[in-house]
Amino acid sequence: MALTAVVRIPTRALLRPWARLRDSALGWMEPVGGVEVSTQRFGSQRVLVEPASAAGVAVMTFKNPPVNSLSLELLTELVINLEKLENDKTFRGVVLTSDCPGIFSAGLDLTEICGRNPAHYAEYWKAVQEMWLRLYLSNLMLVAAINGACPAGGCLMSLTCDYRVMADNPKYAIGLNETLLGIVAPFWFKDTLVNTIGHRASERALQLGLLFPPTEALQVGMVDRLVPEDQVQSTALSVLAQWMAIPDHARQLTKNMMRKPTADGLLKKRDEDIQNFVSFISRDSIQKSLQMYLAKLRQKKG
Ligand SMILES: CCCCC/C=C\CCCC/C=C/C(=O)SCCNC(=O)CCNC(=O)[C@H](O)C(C)(C)COP(=O)(O)OP(=O)(O)OC[C@H]1O[C@@H](n2cnc3c(N)ncnc32)[C@H](O)[C@@H]1OP(=O)(O)O
Repeated sequence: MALTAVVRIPTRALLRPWARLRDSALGWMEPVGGVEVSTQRFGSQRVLVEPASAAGVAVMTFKNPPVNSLSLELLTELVINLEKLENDKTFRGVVLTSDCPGIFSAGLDLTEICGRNPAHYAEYWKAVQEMWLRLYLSNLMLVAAINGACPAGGCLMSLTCDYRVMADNPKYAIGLNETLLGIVAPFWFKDTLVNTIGHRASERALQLGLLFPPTEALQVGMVDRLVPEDQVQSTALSVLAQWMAIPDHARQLTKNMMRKPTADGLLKKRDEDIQNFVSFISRDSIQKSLQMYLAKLRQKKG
């Protein structure tokens, strides 16, 4: 269903983005002459994009049941939808969240890295790299609304955001738990974590494959705020409203200055990183570990 509508926001607010927050706080919503803002919902099978009620903000919801594992399809759709948002200059901020109850994302889809051939591993890893690069270097303000479990690749995805709001439910945990699966978080996963929580905490978390419950995640700095589960998205939106008060060009240049050196680490050796991944993941011992881990996950129910 096309929900096309056009809201006009005054050009002065676009030229002075921080004015929008003030104006809307004053109750300004009158459609007046200016630039058109599309309020059309778009997206794809696994990624829904809906404009939020605040101008310039969208909510991107992942819906790849049962656990939002990052399949090749989900990764591809994510990148395409992010690009659409970036090309539509009316959007300045995005909340990333999940449609799967109790799960933000289970991380990389284990069926993509287990029992496949080297060409598939290479294609998949390229898509994982692309997801990270696009999110990490996005000019948009990204806020993760973590409404459930957030292990490994799910945690990485949230760490690419500028701010993380997590549901304060001790059943949920977040972290880079790769070592528990007998695999290794690559250097750019590690760098993203170090940039967020520091070297010592990262070293401990990565070696032990720690999955932090919300209170500990907040203490270590892996998430920025805990709220009751039913307030995760609304809080993420209000955080975005605060960030929107900063002029875009200054914030974007600052973000780029902070993140580009880390991203360059991968950009300089993408092909080498793919080769490393393919040869590591193709090892018999690694495949056995992954098969055992998958079997345990599947047995849990039985
Ligand atoms: C030195 C050089 C190094 C170079 C690089 C080399 C290495 C590569 C590094 C790769 C980095 C990897 C990153 C990752 O993200 S690996 C994935 C890690 N993810 C996890 O460990 C999470 C596993 N899942 C869970 O813990 C739980 O499923 C849950 C997310 C907490 C949800 O729990 P619950 O609601 O109880 O659901 P179920 O466990 O019953 O799961 C439902 C079905 O979903 C399947 N499932 C779960 N997770 C995944 C997954 N990640 N991929 C694929 N499928 C998954 C699960 O098997 C169930 O399936 P079933 O219905 O068929 O039984």
